[in-house]
Amino acid sequence: MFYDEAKIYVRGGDGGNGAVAFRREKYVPRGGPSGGDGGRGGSVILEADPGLRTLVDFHYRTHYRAERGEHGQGKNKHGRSAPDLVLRVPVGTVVRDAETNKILADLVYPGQQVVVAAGGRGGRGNARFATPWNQAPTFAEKGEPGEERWLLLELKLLADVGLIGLPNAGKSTLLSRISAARPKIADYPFTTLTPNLGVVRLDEEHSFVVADIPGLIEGAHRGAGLGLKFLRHIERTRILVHVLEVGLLTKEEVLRNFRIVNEELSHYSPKLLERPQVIAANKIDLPGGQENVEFIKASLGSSYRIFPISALKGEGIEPLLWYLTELLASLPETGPIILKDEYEETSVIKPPVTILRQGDVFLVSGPEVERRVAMTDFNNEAAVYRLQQALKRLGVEEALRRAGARPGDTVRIGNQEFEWQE
Ligand SMILES: Nc1nc2c(ncn2[C@@H]2O[C@H](COP(=O)(O)OP(=O)(O)OP(=O)(O)O)[C@@H](O)[C@H]2O)c(=O)[nH]1
Ligand SMILES: [Mg+2]
Repeated sequence: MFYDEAKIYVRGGDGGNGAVAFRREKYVPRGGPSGGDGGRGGSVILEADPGLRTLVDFHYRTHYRAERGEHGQGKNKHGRSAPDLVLRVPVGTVVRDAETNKILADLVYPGQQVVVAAGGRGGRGNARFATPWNQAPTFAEKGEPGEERWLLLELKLLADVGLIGLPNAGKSTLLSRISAARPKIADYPFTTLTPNLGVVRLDEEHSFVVADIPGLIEGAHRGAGLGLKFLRHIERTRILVHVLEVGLLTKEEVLRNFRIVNEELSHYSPKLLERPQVIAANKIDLPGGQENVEFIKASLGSSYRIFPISALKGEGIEPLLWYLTELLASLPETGPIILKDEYEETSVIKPPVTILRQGDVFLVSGPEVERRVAMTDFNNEAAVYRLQQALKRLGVEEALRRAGARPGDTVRIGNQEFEWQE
């Protein structure tokens, strides 16, 4: 099942208590204080895992607690700190505090982590409180409690281009025509119920990722049809392709349909309206198609690029794809749009610079890499392909450097970690 939301409770482990104890030795009747410190509680950490596709696991289990630290003991024995509890989430998961709704982290890099509930510090034992004035303190600190909070997890897929349009417009047909994806296609509305991703490969150098989502209808912002929630999966895309049916419809209907979809987009987020939007006028093979194309060119052509296509017959597709490639390359920023507002409450841990070996190919990822090269999402064919190209071009050392690594950094190759020395 595809689940793209979850609400979970996380709690860090409490710190262990410090101990109150005194040395007992044979000929020393009153030894000094010897209570050890308590251990630190485990933290709950979320980690982006490229092997995961949905948040389904968090529907079966909603409560996660890290273990507590051990208490300190006599003879200055410190309690053991508890291990962290690492929960894996899909790449593209936005983490919010459920109470404040603030974004704590947007986990877009494989291996990226965020501490969502820190474990409590261990309490100090009485040995730490001895002073010349009080050589036998009879008190110790209690461990601090672990942090706790409710989190909202929301998966927002990573793609370059998002397909929007009314149900039945031919979005899935287009995706299956331009990529290896095989979404369900049928002659009734709401065939697509969960998003599909496909990789478009134009040639060795050019590829991009397309997201196909369920159709929108008038009133979707009030919950009509499947509502607007699937728009979250095109929030990170840089370009929208509006699949607009032109066959077997009147001019007025075509124009009205175009407006309805944009109206719904604006209800979701006005930002989506600012994205470059390209019109794929679809089903030109059907009666009325060509005439309607001329009509929308006249009425919308000054604001939008319009490509007449037949997704079914495969007509007019190439020019659209090349245009999208050029448009993507011309945009100032590349790669996924990262969502953030407040990061200060939690600590986001950047992934270590990672090189993964797949056969003879090395893949590099890291926070500072040109973003396009940064996504080592193995399920994301396009990202893998880009990395392969970049590595061929740059060589491993240069790629490491671009990934933000410095000599002396810890580097991972496959499962092994080592220090990078020049
Ligand atoms: N004649 C013709 N039919 C098409 C064309 N493109 C799609 N269709 C048909 O239109 C119907 C709907 O296609 P889909 O690709 O499922 O449409 P969709 O936009 O993904 O629909 P939802 O998933 O319901 O939002 C199917 O019967 C397709 O065969 C086209 O270019 N010409
Ligand atoms: Mg569909």
